[in-house]
Amino acid sequence: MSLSPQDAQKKAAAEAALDFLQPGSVVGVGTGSTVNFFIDALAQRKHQFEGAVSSSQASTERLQAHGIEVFDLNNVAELPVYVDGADEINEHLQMVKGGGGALTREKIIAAVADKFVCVVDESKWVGRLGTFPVPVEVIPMARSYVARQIVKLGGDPEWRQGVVTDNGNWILDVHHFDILNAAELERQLNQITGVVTNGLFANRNADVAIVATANGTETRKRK
Ligand SMILES: O=C[C@H](O)[C@H](O)[C@H](O)COP(=O)(O)O
Repeated sequence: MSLSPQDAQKKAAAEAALDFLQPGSVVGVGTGSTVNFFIDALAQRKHQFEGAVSSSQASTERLQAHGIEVFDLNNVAELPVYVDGADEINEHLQMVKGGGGALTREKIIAAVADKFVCVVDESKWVGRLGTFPVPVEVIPMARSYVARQIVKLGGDPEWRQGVVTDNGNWILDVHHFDILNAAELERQLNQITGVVTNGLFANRNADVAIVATANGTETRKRK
């Protein structure tokens, strides 16, 4: 079956990330349709590394279906590389993530990893973050309170109804944020009681972005 042009770019970016793997180590694995291509590519190299830590139940199942061992992050002392996609990424390699609801575990693994390699097709590369709504994971009983606080910050929250995260929580997707300082907004959102975390990855941004375009893949560093 032939891939759509966008899926072909996702696959190209994901496969290029294999060059960043450290032989013999554990690799951090994100979540989403781009990462699924990475997991499938990883399966061809599974004897070259020890195993993976995973940011979601969905990625864990896909890794295990390929016979790749998935470790508990608590039992992993060193994580040289984390590979994940993004919903948006800018020239500072700050991202919006969490379109698939996996933001909290993704942020935890990103915090542990030495190097965050973000794999995206060119549609994800933006001048300014915020066209894609910013996901916020909330403790269910705090949903309305958190939504009211987000309105005070200038956002327009929408409950992602019917979605429960791997952590048993809910998601608010925040539209219309005017994001001038992503790192500050990330901190402000995290200070609201009841917020678990939010999908701005500005304080822990990526170290490298692999961006697939119609003309091939490019490796971009932070500006
Ligand atoms: O929760 C999901 C993750 O943050 C994904 O990495 C992000 O949504 C990008 O996913 P995709 O590769 O499917 O566009």
